[in-house]
This record gives sequence, structure tokens and C-alpha cells, in this order.
Amino acid sequence: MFLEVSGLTKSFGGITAARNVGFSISSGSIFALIGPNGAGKTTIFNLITGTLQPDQGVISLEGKQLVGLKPHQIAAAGITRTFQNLQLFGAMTVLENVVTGAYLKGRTGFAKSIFCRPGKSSEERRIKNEAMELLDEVGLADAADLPAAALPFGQQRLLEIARALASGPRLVLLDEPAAGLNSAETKVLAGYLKKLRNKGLTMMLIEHDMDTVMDVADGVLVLNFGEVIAEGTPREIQTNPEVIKAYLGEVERIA
Ligand SMILES: Nc1ncnc2c1ncn2[C@@H]1O[C@H](COP(=O)(O)OP(=O)(O)OP(=O)(O)O)[C@@H](O)[C@H]1O
Repeated sequence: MFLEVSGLTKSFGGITAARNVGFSISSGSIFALIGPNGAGKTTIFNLITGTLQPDQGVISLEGKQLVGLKPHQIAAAGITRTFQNLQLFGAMTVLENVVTGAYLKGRTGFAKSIFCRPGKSSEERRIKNEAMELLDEVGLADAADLPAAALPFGQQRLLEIARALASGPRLVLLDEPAAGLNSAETKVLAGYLKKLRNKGLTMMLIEHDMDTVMDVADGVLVLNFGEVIAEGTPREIQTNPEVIKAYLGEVERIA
């Protein structure tokens, strides 16, 4: 298995945000984490990326144990993420934002990526070309020289994903990528995620928008109060009585 998680447990004082959580993800698939507010989804992302250390449990990426590694070591192992609240550099251009992502894997330092404009050395040219290719794939090549803050929200989300891809990750964690998007933007996003999967990228997403989950996910894990209550294909999850019970009051969202 590509990513294997087992026995993952994390408590904050009296609250157990994750209890004995286990799942595995195959390479080149899209795996969704869903569950009501406070179910523990973000905690799982924070444990995988090393922002939090688990009390117990194992996380391995192609057999490499990740628990105990620092966030930058986990990033170097090929795991990157996007945030629900966009973390773009608004005053920098669209292209420069993607270039900062690329420098996470390059030999040149991150600080240099911020202070130097791309395009001088051959490595910088290569990074710039790759960044332009990523922008082209999300339809943002023409906006490359605009400040990121000038883009409509839906395009900013695509830009954030393009920036995450610039570090050449093997696993991308997407935190509510459809939040705040209108239905046309959501369709563009879903198409982009499926295109990335077809190229072999593995993705995990936290997503409240069930249409998007149904559309793109190969597997779904449902959490409630820190525990796994169901796992299966989107269709299986949709009709699972435990899941419907957990979402009581929100049933219309998954119907
Ligand atoms: N750093 C922290 N300190 C204390 N409690 C925390 C911390 N992080 C999360 N929690 C608690 O752990 C539980 C799970 O939170 P988490 O953010 O993982 O849920 P979630 O499923 O991502 O929720 P949402 O959909 O609202 O983002 C919640 O009760 C939350 O209050």
C-alpha cells in the first residue's frame, strides 16, 4: 500500500480527536475524509504532515515510517498540503507563487525564491518553465504576471493546488478544496483533480461538499468523534445507516 495508517490516536486534554484510526490508500487514488464538524479530520491531516505527533499509531509512506519525523522531513518525503484558508502570497505574481512551491524541492533556498525574481540561472529557468506548465494545466498561464490577490477565489484555489504540485509531491492533502467555490468552479476543480489522478498522483481530501466527494473519490473514510464509523466507496458510504445517523440534521447534504 502507498500510505498506511494504523492505530492512530491523539488526545487534547479530555478530548480524543483521533481514536485508533486506521486506513490505507493505494497509489494514484483519491481518498476522502468526511465527517461532521469536530470529527477529527484536520487532526488526521496534521498528524500525517507532522504538525502534530500522535500519542500512538503508525503512519507509513511506501513502508517509510513517518511518525517522529519533523514537518520538513515529511515534506521532503513527498507529502504536501493545501489549507482551507488560502495561504497564497497575495502581492506576489501568480507565477512567483508557484515558483515558491518549486523551491521547496530545489537546491536554491526558499528565502531566495522570495527575494529573487525567477529566470537567471539554468535551474531558475527550469523551475520557471515547470511552473508555467503547471499554470497552463489549470488555465492560469495568461494570468502568470498578475498579483495572486487579483484572481477570483476559485482560481486562487487552483493556484494553491498548482503551487503544492510544484514541489513534485507524491501525496497531496487537500483541505476542503471546494469550500467557497460556485458550482462551475467546483466542476473545474473536480476535473482537475481527476486529471491529476490519471497522471498517477495520490490525493487525500477533507471535503464537506458531497457532490465533489461522490464525483472524485475512490474511497471514503467517515469519522465521528475521532473514530472511524465507516469506510467504503462513495456509493457504499452514501447508504450506510451509521453515516446517515452521524449526519442526522445534515442528511440532506448526503442524500
Ligand atoms: N490543538 C488543539 N487543542 C485542543 N483541541 C483540539 C485541537 N485541535 C483539535 N482539537 C479538538 O479535536 C476535535 C477534532 O478537531 P478537528 O479540527 O480535527 O475536527 P474536524 O473534523 O477537522 O472539524 P471541522 O470540520 O470543523 O474542521 C475537536 O473537538 C477540536 O476541538
